[in-house]
Amino acid sequence: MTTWNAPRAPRPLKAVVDLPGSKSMTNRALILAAQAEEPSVLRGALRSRDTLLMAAALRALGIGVRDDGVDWRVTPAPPTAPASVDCGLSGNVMRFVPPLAALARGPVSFDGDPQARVRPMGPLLEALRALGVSVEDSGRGLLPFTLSGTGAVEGGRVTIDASGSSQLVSGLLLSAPRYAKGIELRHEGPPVPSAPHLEMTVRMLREAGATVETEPDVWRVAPGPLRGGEYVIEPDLSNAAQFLAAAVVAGGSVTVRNWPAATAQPGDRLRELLPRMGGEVSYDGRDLTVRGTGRVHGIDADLSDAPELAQVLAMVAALADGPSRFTGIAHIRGHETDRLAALVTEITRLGGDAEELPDGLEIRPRPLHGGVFHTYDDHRMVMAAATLGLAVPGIEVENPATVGKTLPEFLDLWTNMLEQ
Ligand SMILES: O=C(O)C1=C[C@@H](OP(=O)(O)O)[C@@H](O)[C@H](O)C1
Ligand SMILES: C=C(OP(=O)(O)O)C(=O)O
Repeated sequence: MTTWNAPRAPRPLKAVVDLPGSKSMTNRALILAAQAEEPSVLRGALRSRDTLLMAAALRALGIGVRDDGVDWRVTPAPPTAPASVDCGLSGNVMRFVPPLAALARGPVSFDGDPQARVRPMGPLLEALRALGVSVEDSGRGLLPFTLSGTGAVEGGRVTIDASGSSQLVSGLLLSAPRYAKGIELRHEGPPVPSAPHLEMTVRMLREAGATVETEPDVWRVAPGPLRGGEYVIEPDLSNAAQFLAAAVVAGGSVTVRNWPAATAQPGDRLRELLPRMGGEVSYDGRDLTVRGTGRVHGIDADLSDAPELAQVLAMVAALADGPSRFTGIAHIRGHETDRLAALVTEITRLGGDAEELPDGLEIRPRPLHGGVFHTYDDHRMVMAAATLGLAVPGIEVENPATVGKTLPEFLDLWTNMLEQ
């Protein structure tokens, strides 16, 4: 087993960090560009396992995606079959590609990592069936499955329960402009998580020329052409979490460069959450800085809008001067791993006190000791472990390379942050 000894913060930090592009924006740009009337260029695209898998999926469907060393260039084409798609462990790939592949004539098969085979897919497969696409699966609504399209999708009205993942909605909306009737998608069930990611989907569709109307739990996308052109990808603000949290935990300051002034990325909530935990946030219109003293406060926070932040914030909370509760995140049991169980197990293993709630986590800080921190093939468990390791000596992070799902440069960026 490969492990990485998470470094302690040697002194208060004073670092400036440049982060690679957003996974969620890169993958949406790829899907939209694939269906456009003319070629597109993606500036600042993220190169990581999840976006490389998305690019490979599009190529498998006959769409051109080329990395020219600086930008990614997409040559759109109607998707072709037969094809097979490796989803890896990417929620984006498994939920965004099937609605596009349904437009091909012939079979397209989907599979992924063993852990991907338990991530919720059922409502999306049911929706595709309701829209006239033939889907063969085990009957359990999970990977692996095979779609067989006729070269066109009728589209129309469909109702799903998207409480398991906002991506079930985003995936259907992103290809709906190419369906004969577009889509009128309705959600029925417990709330859909990750509202900012839905907003990102709607905004990017509109920017590509689609007509989208929304009302609570209803999305209408009209059929029509999509524009190609230039996509400028913002830095990944979910991946900013551990760097900005580092200033809170270790004291000093960390600046993330090129923070967008207005964004649909859920990581923007760090600006409100970190001050409640002891940080001080300033924004000069371009760069975002968090300053801290090393003294951390516990909080109660509903993270349903920003579930990707849960793991790093849980580590900050484990170092706080009082308890924390994070709620609204029952569905992260179906992320890369059961994240609530993983967090409780790892915090407990290191001498801490954490408990699962029906929809989240309660953390009661206690002195922690070193040990192996298991990461469950989950990139955000690596980032969380590194955050904890700033303050707790002897944290050995299992399989650090798994961070390559969204941030292959993580270990270098982290070391560099500590050495500045
Ligand atoms: O649309 C997206 O790009 C994402 C939506 C969210 O999924 P969930 O709604 O399943 O949390 C988020 O957690 C995931 O990392 C990316
Ligand atoms: C949940 C995540 O990813 P995805 O659903 O895109 O695999 C994540 O990046 O935290």
